[in-house]
Amino acid sequence: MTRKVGIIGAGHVGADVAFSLVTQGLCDIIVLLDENEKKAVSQSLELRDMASLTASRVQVIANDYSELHDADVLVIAVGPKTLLREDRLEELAETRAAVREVIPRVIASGFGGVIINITNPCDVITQIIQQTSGLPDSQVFGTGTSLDTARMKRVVGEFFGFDPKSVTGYVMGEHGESQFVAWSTVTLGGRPVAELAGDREVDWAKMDDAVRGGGWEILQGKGWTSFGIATASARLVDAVLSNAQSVYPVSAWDDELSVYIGQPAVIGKNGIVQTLQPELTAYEGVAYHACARVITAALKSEHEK
Ligand SMILES: NC(=O)c1ccc[n+]([C@@H]2O[C@H](COP(=O)([O-])OP(=O)(O)OC[C@H]3O[C@@H](n4cnc5c(N)ncnc54)[C@H](O)[C@@H]3O)[C@@H](O)[C@H]2O)c1
Repeated sequence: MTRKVGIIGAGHVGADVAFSLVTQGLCDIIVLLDENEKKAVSQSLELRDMASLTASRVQVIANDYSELHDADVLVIAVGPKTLLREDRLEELAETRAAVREVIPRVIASGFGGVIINITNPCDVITQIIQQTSGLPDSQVFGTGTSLDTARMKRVVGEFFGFDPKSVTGYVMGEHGESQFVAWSTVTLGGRPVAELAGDREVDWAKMDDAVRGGGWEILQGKGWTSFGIATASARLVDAVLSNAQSVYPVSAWDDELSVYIGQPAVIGKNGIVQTLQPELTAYEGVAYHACARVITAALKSEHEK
């Protein structure tokens, strides 16, 4: 079976998602689209230059919406004119216009696969994409707090001197300023971090800030972030294509709060199989609800436009 992936937005993030898929041979065909025709063609050409060097062959097609009709997965990575903003919510005015322009074209192509949204503000834009597309909410999800969770694993791993892969747990809520590390879910080799810290003085709030501010720190130095989110997105694409039934922290629909929000969810070939709300402490529960309010307020402001 041919595995076909569409990517809209051939900027830093979209191109790096494509690069990650090609180097790992995770699909057979990529359709790369951008309103900047030249950019999409150049990025595709460069990816095609890798064909004799990679283990498996990936065909790359540039800027043809009709090619999306039989794509299994579509990644949304369109962006605003400037990325240098500390609060991702500031992108909303520009990025909602972009997705409202591209999603009807996607649906007109006959696309019926799974949409994975990266574009910020991720939770808000994912909801706008779902509403605009008319696809079931299980078929549309956002990368949500997957990058923040990877950052948390790096920060905790480096602090305790462990490989970040040995850290489990989740950052939850908004992929933005109100996100929080659900410390009650964080373990190292199966042991809760608080227990492992023992008598050691740990500034948990400082670690939380390092996770939340990680993206802004990178943005200030290089102007964009892409390696982490591209790698996380490639894992999610693969989870759909391989019907992995794996758990990832993504922006999924919360039926109770009526909002897309970062939470652990099982991913399979049709998108979200089920969400797995961990048992949060009272403090974390309050933080989760606060995130939902931030996302809802942003959506409300968008409806008022
Ligand atoms: N969710 C996350 O964890 C995460 C992480 C990093 C970046 N991002 C977000 O990803 C998005 C992309 O970032 P980037 O660094 O690649 O930006 P970028 O400026 O490098 O690329 C964005 C691309 O989108 C294209 N585009 C804009 N409007 C379009 C439209 N209507 N149709 C087709 N193409 C369009 C632009 O031409 C540009 O090539 C931003 O919203 C950014 O904040 C999210």
